[in-house]
Amino acid sequence: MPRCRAARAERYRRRMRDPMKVLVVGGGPAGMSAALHACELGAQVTLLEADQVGGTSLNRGPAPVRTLARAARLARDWGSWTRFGLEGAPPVPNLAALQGNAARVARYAHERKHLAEHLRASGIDLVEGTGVVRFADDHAIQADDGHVWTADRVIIAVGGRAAALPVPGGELASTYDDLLTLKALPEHAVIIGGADTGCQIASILGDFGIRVTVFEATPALLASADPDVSAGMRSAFEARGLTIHTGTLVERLEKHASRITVTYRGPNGSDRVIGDAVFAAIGWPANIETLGLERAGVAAGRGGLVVDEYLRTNVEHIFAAGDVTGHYKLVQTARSEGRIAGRNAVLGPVQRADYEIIPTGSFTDPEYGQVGLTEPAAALNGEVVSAVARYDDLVRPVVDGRPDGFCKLLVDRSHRSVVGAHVLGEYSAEIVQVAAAMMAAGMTIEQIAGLSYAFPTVTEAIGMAAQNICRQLDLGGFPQVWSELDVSQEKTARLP
Ligand SMILES: Cc1cc2nc3c(=O)[nH]c(=O)nc-3n(C[C@H](O)[C@H](O)[C@H](O)COP(=O)(O)OP(=O)(O)OC[C@H]3O[C@@H](n4cnc5c(N)ncnc54)[C@H](O)[C@@H]3O)c2cc1C
Ligand SMILES: NC(=O)c1ccc[n+]([C@@H]2O[C@H](COP(=O)([O-])OP(=O)(O)OC[C@H]3O[C@@H](n4cnc5c(N)ncnc54)[C@H](O)[C@@H]3O)[C@@H](O)[C@H]2O)c1
Repeated sequence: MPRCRAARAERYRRRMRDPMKVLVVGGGPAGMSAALHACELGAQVTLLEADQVGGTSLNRGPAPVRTLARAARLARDWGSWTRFGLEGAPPVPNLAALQGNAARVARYAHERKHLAEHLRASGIDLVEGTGVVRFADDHAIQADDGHVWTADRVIIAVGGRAAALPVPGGELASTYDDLLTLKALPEHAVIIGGADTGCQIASILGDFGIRVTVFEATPALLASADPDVSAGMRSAFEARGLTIHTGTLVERLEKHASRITVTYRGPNGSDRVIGDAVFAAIGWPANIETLGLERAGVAAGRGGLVVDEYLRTNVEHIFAAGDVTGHYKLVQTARSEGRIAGRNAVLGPVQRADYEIIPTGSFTDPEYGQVGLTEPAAALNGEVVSAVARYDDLVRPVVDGRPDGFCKLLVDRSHRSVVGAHVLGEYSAEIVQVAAAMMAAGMTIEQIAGLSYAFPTVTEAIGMAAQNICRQLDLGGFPQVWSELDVSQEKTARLP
């Protein structure tokens, strides 16, 4: 056996004889992934979860909220029935049934996938319902009932929570979580914060026919998205009758009988609106205040726990993964950080966290998705060529009755590789996932342009945008599409 393989085998045997003890705190996607990987590498792993494994992702956030969003879309689709030659009364939302279905999906991972049993069968000592645990010292974690667990390595994966609204009356605001327990649908909902969560709540309530007003502090909705997606989302929301105030800060909330008065200051000064429910979606701070970090000497910054590229905190045997690091607050990054932290905790610093290709997608109406850089960010790195394929140039979105949307590709001129893809419209997350695979494979734009795309699909938009870029780069052989030929006077002004 070659010498390094023999040494590896010996290290493995040693780990098996005297396994390293690893404590993982938090059982969301980051903690579960960290625990499974550390266990796979031979560590003796204990996973402590305050409540129930699954975390925000399965129990409260994406899974149940997207289920509500799906119901909202079904209600929305009624609006296009007549175009398809269908007749019937509009669907009436039954709030209790909607919430019951969202709860069913939240339970699915537990009842059908047997999440806890799976972790235990993998060899993990899973302790659920610990309540909020904290450091006793840098090798020990304790619960309120006095129980103490010790370990050689600790991985913190406690996630985050919806930020409280820091204005007078802020406690009157609900959060995304309250959608699942509302007693009645409001007539007028006010949403504070116009990023991913705020737009998701606004979109669901808007699709149920509720009057919606959104306040966002920065000049744009979805401020971190590509500017074309931000602008397109605003136009689409406004076209559906939602009222959007950007560059506007909410200053106070006051309760008057069953309604809430919202005082805000925007570009035109101060004003007020009255809502029946107010939802705050103004950020997602890490759950670190109650961790007793000072007893372990672990440093935190504004965004969460401070970690190096190996996901180590300033205390070498304490790692962190997922939302608690404040890097990207997404399930996919939580999972990959968990895997890397689990690996590095057991093997030492062998793998760096890598954030180069992270596809993300929303479930708003319209959906949006992104991978790689936005156009302004890409332009800082070199010369970029961009092209937009409009959904109404494709057959599938027209067949589906959802022809508003676009796919924008950004390509580095010198390497001819994709540096970003941005989609607004149906199936956007699925499309950016394909673009992400192309980026990971290092495909050139002419290879992407020359691929066969199943017909009729929305993913054909990638090929269409790629062909446009090839024409701009004089790579030849790709004819123009009808909207580029400009034979029609009819323009859809909303799209870039
Ligand atoms: C409404 C909404 C929609 C979202 N939609 C998407 C989406 O579509 N796609 C996407 O990628 N991401 C989405 N996210 C983000 C995603 O949910 C998070 O990024 C992801 O859950 C982070 O995983 P995590 O393991 O770091 O934390 P979490 O999933 O929050 O898990 C942390 C766990 O730690 C436990 N815990 C906390 N403190 C302690 C303690 N002191 N002791 C013991 N246990 C503790 C908690 O009970 C929890 O189970 C959404 C979030 C929200 C709110
Ligand atoms: N992929 C998805 O579908 C999805 C969905 C929900 C959340 N998430 C993730 O969860 C994390 C949290 O998202 P989020 O949207 O809850 O928070 P966020 O921090 O991303 O955005 C908060 C928004 O609220 C605005 N804001 C803050 N204070 C305000 C005030 N007083 N008045 C008006 N506006 C104010 C901010 O300018 C910002 O745009 C994000 O990282 C996001 O990626 C993802």
